[in-house]
Amino acid sequence: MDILNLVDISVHYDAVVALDNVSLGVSEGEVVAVMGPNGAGKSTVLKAIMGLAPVVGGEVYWQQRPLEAATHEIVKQGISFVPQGRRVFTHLTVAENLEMGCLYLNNAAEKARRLDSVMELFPILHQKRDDLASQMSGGQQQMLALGRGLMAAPDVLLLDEPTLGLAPIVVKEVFQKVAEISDRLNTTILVVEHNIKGVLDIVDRAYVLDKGRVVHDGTPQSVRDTDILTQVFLGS
Ligand SMILES: Nc1ncnc2c1ncn2[C@@H]1O[C@H](COP(=O)(O)OP(=O)(O)OP(=O)(O)O)[C@@H](O)[C@H]1O
Repeated sequence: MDILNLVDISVHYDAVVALDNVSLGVSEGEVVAVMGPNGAGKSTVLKAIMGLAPVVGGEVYWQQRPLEAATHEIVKQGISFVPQGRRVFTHLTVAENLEMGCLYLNNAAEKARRLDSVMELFPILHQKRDDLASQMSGGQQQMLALGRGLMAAPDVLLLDEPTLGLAPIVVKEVFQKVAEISDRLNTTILVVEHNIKGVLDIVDRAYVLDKGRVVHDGTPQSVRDTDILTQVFLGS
């Protein structure tokens, strides 16, 4: 059963129709990709879930109930968002950045437990826990952004372009880490990615968006077997 659903979601930025009646669903434990060319509406899907986009129609359902809370409440309810561009706090240490992921939590013991478990998953964050985030490489900052997202102990992790701007070897490490999060924590993951080959290797299912509409939904093999990506990327 789906734990997160978008039903006929439309998002308009003034005259720009970013999403046009988009429906998609994610089941518990699944890793699902959202792919498509620039401007297709991929990031807007994640923003619509988080209450960060001007939704003009449709409904987002979380665990079968309409999700109409403010963004910080959505995080508390179990959906965590790792935005494009990492957005780490460069003037804070690694540990301080991680703590920003569960600022709302008033339980020091639980905070410490989460910090330990994230650092176990990301040894580099443990190693650099007292370093400023500004001293980290792009790949390490991406690991920090993922770790910060996990500090909310989410049921669902929304990832916006986690490999953007990273060197090929680091891209591989990020995909491996995303797969590891799914395997070890059983976190449900919805990931927007431009790296088609890499992401298709780690997901259970993929949606292809074009001009604000879903044009394909299926297994990675179903995407590879059609020419849908050629069509949308070449605009044919
Ligand atoms: N804040 C905004 N104001 C106005 N238009 C916006 C805004 N955010 C997105 N758009 C427009 O909405 C459409 C969808 O944008 P979105 O960022 O969701 O696409 P995307 O598929 O994630 O693209 P990219 O791969 O370039 O990140 C685009 O036409 C974009 O220009």
